[in-house]
Amino acid sequence: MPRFVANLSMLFTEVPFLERFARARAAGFTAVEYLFPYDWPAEQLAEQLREQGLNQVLFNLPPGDWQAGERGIACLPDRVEEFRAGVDQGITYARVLGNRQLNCLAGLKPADLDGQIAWETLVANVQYAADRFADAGLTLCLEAINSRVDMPGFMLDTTGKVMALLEELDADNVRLQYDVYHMQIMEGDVIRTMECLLPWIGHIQFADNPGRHEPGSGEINFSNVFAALDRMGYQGWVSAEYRPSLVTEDTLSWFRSAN
Ligand SMILES: O=C(O)C(=O)[C@H](O)CO
Ligand SMILES: [Mg+2]
Repeated sequence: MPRFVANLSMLFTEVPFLERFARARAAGFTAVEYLFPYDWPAEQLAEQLREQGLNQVLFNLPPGDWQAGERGIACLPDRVEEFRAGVDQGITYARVLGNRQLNCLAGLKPADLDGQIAWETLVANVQYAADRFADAGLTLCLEAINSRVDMPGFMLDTTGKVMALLEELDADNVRLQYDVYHMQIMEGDVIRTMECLLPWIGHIQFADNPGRHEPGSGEINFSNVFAALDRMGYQGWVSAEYRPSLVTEDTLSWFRSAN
């Protein structure tokens, strides 16, 4: 079975953030990820990881003003300086937390921004981050996120767009972050897509659809998806990034049956 990760921004939200590490460990996870580490000193998070014997797998580069609705700034030409500062901040945190991969959110394209300018800005920013990450021994992930339900206007909303971006780069440390939930909405055909794109996939996340809840709550056959990942030889992490419809521990039957 795949190596599973608990996403602490979505799972175990019954308790305050710093208590979620222990809850994840008690439930049997050996690895965690979450949206952003920047509200806490890196050392404080590293201490949680150490105490609980957990691996940090991934977090996102700073996204701009998340509370105000921003979902990344990589496509915004007037925010390049801020993007570059965020790359530094991400590298600094990763050095302390030990993760080898960070996700870069492409951002929402403002209606009045020319599409070509947004694309060129995105490519240049990703190239910059990839170069900095290469020096630090890190991999940059680019997630395709659905623009139909959760993030209208998100720049990278299909695997095809992420692959087109990868083709424009001169870098071998950039990978696709494949989120089964988002791609079920945008594309379907998830097993075959992951099989075709396997060499470019750096990280996988999942939730059932509709609703973005736990496996078994919707239309996706997760035992088949997980078995297919094993069959195709996927070596990376697979993260539970869903909103539990019950207390988190009561939504983990998919995890228990895989262990
Ligand atoms: O929303 C998702 O699926 C993510 O993985 C991002 O980290 C945050 O939007
Ligand atoms: Mg995701």
